[in-house]
Amino acid sequence: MTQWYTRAAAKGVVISGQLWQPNRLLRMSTNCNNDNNRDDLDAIFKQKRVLRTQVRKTLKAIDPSLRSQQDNAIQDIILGAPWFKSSLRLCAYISSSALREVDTFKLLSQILQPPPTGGKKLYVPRVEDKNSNMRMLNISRIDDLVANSMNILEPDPVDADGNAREDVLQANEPVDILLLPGLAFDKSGRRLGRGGGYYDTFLKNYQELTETRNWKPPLLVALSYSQQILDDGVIPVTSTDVLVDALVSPEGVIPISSAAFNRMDL
Ligand SMILES: Nc1nc2c(c(=O)[nH]1)N(C=O)[C@@H](CNc1ccc(C(=O)N[C@@H](CCC(=O)O)C(=O)O)cc1)CN2
Ligand SMILES: Nc1ncnc2c1ncn2[C@@H]1O[C@H](COP(=O)(O)OP(=O)(O)OP(=O)(O)O)[C@@H](O)[C@H]1O
Repeated sequence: MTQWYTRAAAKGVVISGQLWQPNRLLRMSTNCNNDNNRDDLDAIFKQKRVLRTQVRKTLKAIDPSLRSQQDNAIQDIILGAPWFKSSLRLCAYISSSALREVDTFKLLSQILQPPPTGGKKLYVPRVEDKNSNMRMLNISRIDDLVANSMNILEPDPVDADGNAREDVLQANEPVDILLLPGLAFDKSGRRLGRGGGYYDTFLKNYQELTETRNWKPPLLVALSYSQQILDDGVIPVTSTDVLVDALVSPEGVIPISSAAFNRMDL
């Protein structure tokens, strides 16, 4: 299978002092390790690194009180949304303030409340190794989390009773929603991650599971400060980058896919 990727939006975009001309198409095989595409891929990964540095700078420059207002606005939008209220099982990230990620603690604490306020089943990331392997494990308390080597809170593989935590890839029921972190997004669903490939790899595996089981795919909802939403064409993508269904920013929900329009009641 072959896919086509535009290198830039309608207007030329200057990244790293180089003009990415509009309407130039980059032909890529879905096999990213194909020798013929190595140079193209290296160029894309370089552009991603440059963009990550720029976005990290932008995030650092946001006034902490304005960031905290955005954190509250984003979480309140989600907490009040029918698609969130009706969800039974979710995957969510444990936000890191050092990484200036949109806060998720208000969401997590509500999800973990007993019913009717909460009562949802929650799975959170645990990095297993440096080869892009991340599992989503079930937790029932915030206290189930411990800081890893990157100073991000994550669950131990076993709970306090010594029982293995349920891995969402082994679960018998599908998750309804995945709340995703990221460095930058656009209104076409492109997402720039932190470069580990953890989410893209996990999302690919979860997509395969939903297809095998004939489950409805979960809504992929990314949480984004206003400053992280970039113009279309600025975020470089490869064939392994998974598009999100919707963004939630302080301005509201931005539905992108038809699944988002159908399921988010907008
Ligand atoms: N809260 C949260 N949990 C997550 C992720 C995430 O992005 N956010 N991940 C998503 O993959 C996985 C962990 N991957 C990570 C990848 C990089 C960094 C990090 O600290 N990056 C630094 C730069 C480090 C460097 O360049 O050497 C940074 O982005 O500033 C953290 C987590 C799983 N858990
Ligand atoms: N489905 C996949 N299977 C194997 N490797 C993958 C997959 N998806 C991405 N990768 C690899 O992970 C590495 C990082 O990819 P990329 O820079 O796109 O990560 P990212 O999208 O920023 O990170 P993340 O997905 O963790 O948010 C690349 O080497 C990429 O080839």
